[in-house]
Amino acid sequence: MSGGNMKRIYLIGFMGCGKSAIGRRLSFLLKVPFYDMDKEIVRQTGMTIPEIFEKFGENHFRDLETEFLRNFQEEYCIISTGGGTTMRKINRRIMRETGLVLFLDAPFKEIWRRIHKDPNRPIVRRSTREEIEALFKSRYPYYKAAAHITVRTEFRSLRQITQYAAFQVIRLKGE
Ligand SMILES: Nc1ncnc2c1ncn2[C@@H]1O[C@H](COP(=O)(O)OP(=O)(O)O)[C@@H](O)[C@H]1O
Ligand SMILES: O=C(O)C1=C[C@@H](OP(=O)(O)O)[C@@H](O)[C@H](O)C1
Ligand SMILES: [Mg+2]
Repeated sequence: MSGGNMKRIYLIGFMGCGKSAIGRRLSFLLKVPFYDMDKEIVRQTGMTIPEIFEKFGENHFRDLETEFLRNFQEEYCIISTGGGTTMRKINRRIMRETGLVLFLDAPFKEIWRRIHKDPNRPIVRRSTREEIEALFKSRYPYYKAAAHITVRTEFRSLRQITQYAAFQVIRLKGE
C-alpha cells in the first residue's frame, strides 16, 4: 500500500452513513481504541455540537476539527470523523498521512431517513431535504478522493459492514 502509515483507521462519509456506529463495532472486532471526533470535541469544549455552531459558528467548529487532527497523539486507533471533516485539504492530508481512510458509501435516501429527525446535527436542523441532498452531492467526490477504500453499505447490516471493513483493513495492511 503506497503512502502514509497504516496505524490509524479513519472512517469518513456523509452524516448518517454509519461512521460512529461502525467505528465502535470495528474497535471491538480489531481490539483497538475508538475515538469519535464529535464526542472528543464535545468533551474538550464542554459544549454540544449545536451549541458550538450557535455560539461560535460553523467555521469555529471546523477549526476545532483540524485542531483535533493536528494534536491527537494516539497511534493505533479507530477515528470516526464528522461528515464535514473531509472537506478541508489539511484534514485530508493529515488523515492520509497518519492512517488508512475508509469511506462508508450509503445512498442519500437511506441517509435522509436516518438523519432528518436528529436534533444533534445542526446542519440538518437548519436545512431542507433539497439543500442536504445538494450538500451530499457536492461532498461526494471529496470522500471518494480522500479514501484508500470505499465500502458500499447499501443493504448491509452494521455487522456485515464491520466485518467487511475489518477484512479490507487486514488485507491492505498485509500488502
Ligand atoms: N448499515 C446500517 N444499517 C442499519 N442502521 C445503520 C446502518 N448504518 C448506520 N445506521 C444507523 O444510522 C444512524 C446514524 O449512524 P451514525 O453512525 O451516527 O452515522 P454517522 O456517524 O456517519 O453520522 C445510527 O442510528 C446507526 O445505528
Ligand atoms: O456533515 C457535517 O458537516 C457534520 C456532521 C456531524 O457528524 P456526523 O457525520 O457523525 O453526523 C457533526 O460533525 C456536525 O454536525 C457537522
Ligand atoms: Mg458520527
